[in-house]
Amino acid sequence: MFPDSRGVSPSVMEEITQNVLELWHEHRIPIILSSLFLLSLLRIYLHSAEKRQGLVALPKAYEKVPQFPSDSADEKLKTEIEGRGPESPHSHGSGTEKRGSKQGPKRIKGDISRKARAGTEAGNETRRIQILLFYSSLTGSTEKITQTFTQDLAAVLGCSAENELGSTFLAPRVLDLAEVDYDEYFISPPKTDTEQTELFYLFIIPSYNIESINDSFLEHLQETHHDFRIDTSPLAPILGYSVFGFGDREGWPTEEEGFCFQAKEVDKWMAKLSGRKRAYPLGMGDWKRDGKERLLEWRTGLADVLKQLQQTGNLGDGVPGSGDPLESDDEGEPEDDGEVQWEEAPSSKGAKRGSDGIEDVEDLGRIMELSRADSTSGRKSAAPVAIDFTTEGKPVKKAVTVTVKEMVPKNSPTYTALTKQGYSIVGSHSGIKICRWTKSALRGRGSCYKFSFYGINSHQCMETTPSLSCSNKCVFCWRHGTNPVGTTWRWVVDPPQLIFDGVKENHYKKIKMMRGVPGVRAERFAEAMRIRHCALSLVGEPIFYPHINEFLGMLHAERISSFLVCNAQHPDQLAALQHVTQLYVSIDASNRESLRRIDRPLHRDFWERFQRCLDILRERRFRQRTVFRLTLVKGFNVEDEVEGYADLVERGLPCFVEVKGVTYCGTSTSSSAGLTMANVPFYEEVCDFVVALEKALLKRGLKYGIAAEHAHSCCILLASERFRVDGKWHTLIDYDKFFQLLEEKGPDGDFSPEDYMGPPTPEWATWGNGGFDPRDQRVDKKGRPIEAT
Ligand SMILES: Cc1cc2nc3c(=O)[nH]c(=O)nc-3n(C[C@H](O)[C@H](O)[C@H](O)COP(=O)(O)O)c2cc1C
Ligand code: SF4
Repeated sequence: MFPDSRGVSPSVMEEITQNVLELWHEHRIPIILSSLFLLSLLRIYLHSAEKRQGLVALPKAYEKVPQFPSDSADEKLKTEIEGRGPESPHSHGSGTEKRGSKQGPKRIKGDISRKARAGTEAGNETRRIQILLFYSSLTGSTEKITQTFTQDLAAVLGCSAENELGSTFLAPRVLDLAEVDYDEYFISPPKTDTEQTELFYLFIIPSYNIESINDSFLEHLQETHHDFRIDTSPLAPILGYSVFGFGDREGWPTEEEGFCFQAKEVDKWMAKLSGRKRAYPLGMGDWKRDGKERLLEWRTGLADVLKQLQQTGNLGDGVPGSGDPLESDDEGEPEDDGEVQWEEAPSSKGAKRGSDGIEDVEDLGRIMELSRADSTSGRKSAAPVAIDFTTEGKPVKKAVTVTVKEMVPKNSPTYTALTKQGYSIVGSHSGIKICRWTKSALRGRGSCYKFSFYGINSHQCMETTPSLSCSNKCVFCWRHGTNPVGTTWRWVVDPPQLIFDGVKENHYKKIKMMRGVPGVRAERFAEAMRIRHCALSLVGEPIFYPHINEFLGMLHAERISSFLVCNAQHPDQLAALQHVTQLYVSIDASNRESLRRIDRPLHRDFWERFQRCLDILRERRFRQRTVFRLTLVKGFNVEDEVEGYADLVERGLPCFVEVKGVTYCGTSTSSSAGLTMANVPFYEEVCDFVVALEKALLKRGLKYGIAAEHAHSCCILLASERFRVDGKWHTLIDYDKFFQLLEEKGPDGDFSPEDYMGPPTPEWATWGNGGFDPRDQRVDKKGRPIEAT
């Protein structure tokens, strides 16, 4: 054998090859597996690096799911977007973020480069809102006003035409409805220059009862909505819309007579086409009188909504797509319909006048501190005492200690039931709800009887109670049998400031939720953002709350009037009450037996308490504006009771007697008490009762007369002749004067109801004239206009 050219003999070579082959056969599986593993690692690394890049490319300020009418429209849009892609860096990628990821990786890369140029980290700045302002004008005034309005709005929003890339709001575009192609804007929203630009529609529309451009525009909106080939809400992708109307009250004094009727129509059809995206209520102005003022008010409210949109990407509560549009008076029957009986504390059971072991009222502060500490820690604590606020005579210490709990804890069935009924619970024992009259007034459909009798605007009225607990279980109570009851306050006591701030906050929140509700008027909405009256009458017993006077002081300091209703079961608290604007006592029956049957009081000495309250009212009649409130329930407290009620009036000598037919609320509480619709008196029956009562009072030499009525809510007002001046009733209140007196003389000051008596009761509200606010339109249950009586 000869060695090869490298000096290795063939036999050695053969041996090496043999060894390598043997090695391979022996270890090939681990080698293959290791290689595969390494390759996998490499692939995972490369893949993850690629994904990170993708995430950088898609930062989103907020998600918006587009709603496109149909697949074909979707396809069309997609084609349009892609078609624009290569032409310009701005249009390239337009719509990729909201209009689907189907566009492919190339489009995403285009997006990155543009964002990088904009120099943003979060990508927020690239989101833009384009306002399109449509108007019509026959004689030119709207056109002129629209130009100024647009400049002002742009200034308020900080729109900047020069620096469009940096601003959220692009300069508004003004479009004359006589010139635009409706198909371009009102079949689906037009495509925008960039994908982040979204549209907001505004309309300023004068009304014309002659043929005008408005008619063809409205026809187009209507046809689009009814076109079976198009989705019923093809404008749903816009961010929102709002309408303002100009009209002339000289020729068309009321809405029923045609004031701003075409703006109302545009508002209605836009609500349908946009899927109820009314961002701000319909504004209306009389071009000869208050047009500019109303427009400014509308612009201010609108700017707030737009700024919210800028910050949050949604329109706020109550508007579809962003919040819960539930109306708060949705009074469905609660699932838990049993009366929540709060465990009676040992101290309250059988608490007698002068019995041992009840803490002095002065110790309230200490209890409050303890309870506050307790509520913040969320623990139950052993409290020193229970206080009987309702027992007459001197309170005395009681040896038994009890546990201080929250009256309505968040996890309780009571809390669930009340919130389901539309209440907001503030702290642990206060409640707030928007009453149906507040909503009605916001929609121009009438205020409650307190507007007719006392000049209270329902849309500026807050209804609340600082105590959800009561010491009665009245058969007609609308609290659905879910509220706590008891004769003593033995719960955590929330500080008045917490309650005051909480109820206001929740009231405004509920008002704001009405923004998108059809029919809400911009003018009333703007007014409603200033609470002027507080009805302390919701449910429960307000004077049960140990700090009621401090709470009243807070209301008055903000010039909010106070109408306080109490159940005539707490004479001590009534005696300690400081000035309120109007003080009510519920007079639910004229004799002991009837009162027991209807109010189902918890106090054994309920009749004595009741009578003592009447005596206090009599003493106070020249210091407080006192009112008896009678709620008539047929079969319970009407028949043969006129004389008895006249006796009570003689005892209490209230300034006013309000007589109201019961409102049937159909709760389990009322039905278990045998209450049906048959117990609700007809208005004529209430009238007959009041006429008989007036006669009975005159028979006793008591100078009262029927002053006013509000047939709509089955309510009639008897007033003392003290409030008749020169043959005219003066049931209205001069609120400014009330606050002035209060500020001058203090909460215990010496001033009388006559000192803040208002101007004469309006003619339409006086007895025989029905009492419906002539500014508003009365509607039936389906919202159809009906003639005011
Ligand atoms: C012929 C005519 C008909 C009108 N019809 C109504 C109407 O039905 N309801 C209304 O509130 N205002 C009506 N107006 C008042 C206008 O809406 C109001 O003057 C408006 O400001 C006009 O705007 P313009 O100058 O932009 O056209 C009418 C005015 C005219 C001249
Ligand atoms: S007074 Fe009562 S009914 Fe009238 S608006 Fe106020 S809360 Fe509603």
